[in-house]
Amino acid sequence: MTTQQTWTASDLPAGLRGSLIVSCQAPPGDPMRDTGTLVRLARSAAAGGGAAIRANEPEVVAAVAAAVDLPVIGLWKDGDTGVYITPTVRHALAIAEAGAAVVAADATDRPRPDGSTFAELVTAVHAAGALVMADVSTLAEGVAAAAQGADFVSTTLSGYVPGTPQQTGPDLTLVADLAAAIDVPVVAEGRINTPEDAAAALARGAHCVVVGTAITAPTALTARFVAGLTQH
Ligand SMILES: CC(=O)N[C@H](C=O)[C@@H](O)[C@H](O)[C@H](O)COP(=O)(O)O
Repeated sequence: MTTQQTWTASDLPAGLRGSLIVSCQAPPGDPMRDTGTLVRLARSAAAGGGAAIRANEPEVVAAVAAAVDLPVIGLWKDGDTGVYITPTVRHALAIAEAGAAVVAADATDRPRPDGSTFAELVTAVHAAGALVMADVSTLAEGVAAAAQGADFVSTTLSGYVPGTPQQTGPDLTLVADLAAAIDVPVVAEGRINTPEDAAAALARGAHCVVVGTAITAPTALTARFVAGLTQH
């Protein structure tokens, strides 16, 4: 099913204010890692009131964009260490070409494998007609990403880069610090485990929230329950 888009890139940031973005991803080897399955997850997220879908890899981005009348925040994970979320300009342009309204990319201060700067990635994605979500791990990275033209700054990588706080819940301190420091919409993402976590993120200044595991990852959720039982 192909649907007609009811949003445009220019009105997207305002349209996402206060909303829930559902990340529909599955790690390598997971039974859910199947394009049709991920599209069904995205349709469920839409039916439940999600305002946008975050999705990984060109094939899935294209399939979700065709099936669901919500903007897609696309990324392309390549590897799982260092800079792996949309690491190069080539990855970013492929995700824009696949139909993402927003391209999410690593905006940490680590060197990118193609030697590009984050600013160059932003310029290329904007020229392709999409917006950019900067996935950061610190306040300084978020401030730099905003200055380099990011349309959203997300706390995605806090807790996943050495030296950043390791916690079981979201990094609400980073959310609040970013919201106070930049005019670009701040996205709370990473370990938002409950509706209360999501509401707390908005209260701390987040423009919108991304939830993945707590909604779309039955393997990880099952493992959490199993681990809980062993503590009995
Ligand atoms: C660190 C990293 O690679 N994060 C990825 C980014 O797309 C995804 O694996 C996360 O599921 C996503 O950020 C949502 O977070 P959570 O699943 O905790 O709600």
